[in-house]
Amino acid sequence: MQSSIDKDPSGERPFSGDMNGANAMALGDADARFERVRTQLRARLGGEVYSSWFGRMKLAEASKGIVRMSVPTAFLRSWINGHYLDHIAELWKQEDPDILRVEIIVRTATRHMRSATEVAPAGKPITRQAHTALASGTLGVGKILDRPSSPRATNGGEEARQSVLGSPLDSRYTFSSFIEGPSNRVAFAAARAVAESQSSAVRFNPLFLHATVGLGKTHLLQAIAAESLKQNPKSRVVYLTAEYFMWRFATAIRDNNALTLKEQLRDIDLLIIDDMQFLQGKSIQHEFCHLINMLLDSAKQVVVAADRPPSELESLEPRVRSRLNGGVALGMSAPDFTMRLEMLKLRLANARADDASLDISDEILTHIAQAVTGSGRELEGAFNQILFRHSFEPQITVDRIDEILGHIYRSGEPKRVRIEDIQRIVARHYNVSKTELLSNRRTRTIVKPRQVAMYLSKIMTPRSLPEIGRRFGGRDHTTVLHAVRKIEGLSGADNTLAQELELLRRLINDQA
Ligand SMILES: Nc1ncnc2c1ncn2[C@@H]1O[C@H](COP(=O)(O)OP(=O)(O)OP(=O)(O)O)[C@@H](O)[C@H]1O
Repeated sequence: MQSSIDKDPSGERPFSGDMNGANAMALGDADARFERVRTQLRARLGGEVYSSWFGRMKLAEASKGIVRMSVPTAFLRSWINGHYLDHIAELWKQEDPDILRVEIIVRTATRHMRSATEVAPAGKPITRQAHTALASGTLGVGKILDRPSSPRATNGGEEARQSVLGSPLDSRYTFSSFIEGPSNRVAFAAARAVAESQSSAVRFNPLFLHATVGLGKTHLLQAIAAESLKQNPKSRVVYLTAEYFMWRFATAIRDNNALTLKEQLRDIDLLIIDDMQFLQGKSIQHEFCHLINMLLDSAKQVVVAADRPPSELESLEPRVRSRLNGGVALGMSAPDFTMRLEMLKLRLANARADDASLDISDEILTHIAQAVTGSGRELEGAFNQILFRHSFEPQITVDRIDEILGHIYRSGEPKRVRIEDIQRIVARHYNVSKTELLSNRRTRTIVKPRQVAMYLSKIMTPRSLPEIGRRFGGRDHTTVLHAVRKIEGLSGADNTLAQELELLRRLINDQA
């Protein structure tokens, strides 16, 4: 069968970069694998679903552990990312365990994207053009897969090969899409330095970043992971939330697998832990302390983020705190007006990459940047609301903006509902433990509270689906989406559930 890449009308080169490099898949190989992946997808999903979503999918690139498939529209990309990326990643991983990342890209944008990244010298700030293209998500939502990079990991056999140590990265979170300014300049510089000098001298170790909510900690941590992998695709980078770390250990201990997990973690080059404030439990903290001691002793980089500096993390054991204090702790604060305006401009440029007709004036952006003075997340929320309104009110005025965003202005520091409070209150209401809520158990008594908690997290907090998934034991965003839809559907037909949800909302709001 002739390869779809040979027929690609976009004229993309089918394979990028070093076709002769050790990591490049041979042309015929990749082609045959892509065909097998497609055949299996069709078998799993049925011919009708397959042809609706995948009929026009083509293999665009397969090299350096990355597989990129292209589709003709942004909508198709986002639908596939939201619903099928896990399936596709799993099938590719079966074909080749060395694959690190599977991405869906939009065909027309690809050439621009690739040239933009290729011209950027390693380690230098990249062009504005690349900035926009990267942040617009033209790379698609990627799926980072565990890679058996060392003999130790593969010696563990099939199970070690298949395990996924880290949480998936959000491809929008890069250094180039991060707006730097007085409130985060030092943290940003340290993050870049760590990502770029990972293999050589380790200067900031551990690097500890702290800031209150929505100020870009996760963004920066994931940018470190992405940049390190870009600079050295062979390096073994693991990004985890503290809760996911706890869950992995708890599960491994339960399944008598703790040794294997420790062996796998020992092999990594860069460990990144987000939301450190949620690391709980004496034995887990003991394991964590042991792990970072070992990594630091072997000059491996550790990066940690939390909502406060190490000395204020009272739930942590003194020795963990002291180990975290032993490196560099850097805070970030709220963005100033110039940074806020730049963030909005970048978001508009990204949105315009999908819809070139989008036209929101500088006057409106300036007005939002003056009025919404909180975190990057609030700004993102405000921008998304304006974007949504703009689709049916193209001539939107500044007065109208005030009406739409009034609740954000009025609330000043908006009442903040935390996912942890939702989990706690829902767990208590249904008489299950929080650990059970985050576990993999699938009994009805646990699944319902878990889905309710995910649903409430989506409607009561500004968190994205991947963020919610991370806080629910490292689940994928499609699982969260499924839970949200399920509870939405059920509550429409089941009055008791609707009342239960209303009660929980009130309880949670009272505690916020
Ligand atoms: N300096 C920045 N430049 C660009 N985007 C930013 C910046 N700061 C925050 N954002 C954006 O704001 C949103 C929230 O940021 P992020 O999730 O990284 O915050 P956080 O500090 O991890 O919050 P939390 O503690 O609540 O998890 C993201 O969409 C992020 O891209």
